[in-house]
Amino acid sequence: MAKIICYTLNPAFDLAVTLPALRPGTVHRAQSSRMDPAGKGINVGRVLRRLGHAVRLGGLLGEDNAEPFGQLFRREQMEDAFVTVAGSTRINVKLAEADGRVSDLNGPGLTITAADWQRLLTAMPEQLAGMDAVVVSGSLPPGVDVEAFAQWLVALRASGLPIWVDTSGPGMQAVRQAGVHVLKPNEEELEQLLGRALPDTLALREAADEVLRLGWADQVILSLGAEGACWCDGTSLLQAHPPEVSVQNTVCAGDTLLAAALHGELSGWPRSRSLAFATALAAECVRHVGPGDPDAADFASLLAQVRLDAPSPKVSAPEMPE
Ligand SMILES: O=P(O)(O)OC[C@H]1O[C@](O)(CO)[C@@H](O)[C@@H]1O
Repeated sequence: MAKIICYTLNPAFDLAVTLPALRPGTVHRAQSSRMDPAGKGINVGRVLRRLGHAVRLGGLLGEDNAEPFGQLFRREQMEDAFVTVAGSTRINVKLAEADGRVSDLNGPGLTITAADWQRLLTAMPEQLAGMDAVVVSGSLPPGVDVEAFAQWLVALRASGLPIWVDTSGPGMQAVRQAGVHVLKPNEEELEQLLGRALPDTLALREAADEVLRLGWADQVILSLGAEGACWCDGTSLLQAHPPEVSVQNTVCAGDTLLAAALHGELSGWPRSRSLAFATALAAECVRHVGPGDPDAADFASLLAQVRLDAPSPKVSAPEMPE
């Protein structure tokens, strides 16, 4: 069992709505709706906890509607190390259609003051004490700029702990400045990081390799949705293809993938085993609302159906113009 701190700077309540089909500009009758405390680092923490690890949750949480988060943390036995800030945590709406498509409406989040940020920085050394790994997941809330986030990533790296990051938008600019150990983008986030379109699998693989070459990450785990995931560590590239499942809700798939891959690394597994395990758990996740469940009755069967490509040697990135 390892000890992991999972940071979420911009948590959210997820309002998951199911409906037959989304028709913009019309009134919909939802088939179901539910609201759960969520946010990327919290979802990652829930999966790690189910996999038997000790989880500490850090970040910035609105004090006005914090209680459902507290209930979740107590129920799932995760340590609450959030810094609370004035106001209410945002609500993100997830509209899931019958064909498996999900439309996300993610709010900006609470505006963080300089004093809030300072409290997070002050709490950090104590929060990192005794940990084996750090996860930083999710978007930056208003008030936390690229510079502040980059400096924070540098400070986290200085702890000597492995830093696993999943972020987007301005957070990606900070990754370029600070560099991280493991970066888990999806296709769109990798495009944001490199500032160009990546139209096919080869372009994505080359881009992942370029991220390593530029020193922005030591490893990249690229989530490719229905195509599975790639793990690129600078010497080889592994790709896993998921089993076919009935897709109900893809919202937590990336968080599940990251958590399961980290579990494999912390368990000392060969990377191919970790990637297959993570791909299977992400496939389990998309069958329902919420993070993947490693105790699902058919999980062993899902895992057996994951297909791994033979490792390909390092992809050579295109020559940069002079
Ligand atoms: O921080 P972001 O990028 O807005 O993402 C937050 C969303 O991501 C999720 O954690 C799923 O990955 C949701 O629970 C949450 O609404």
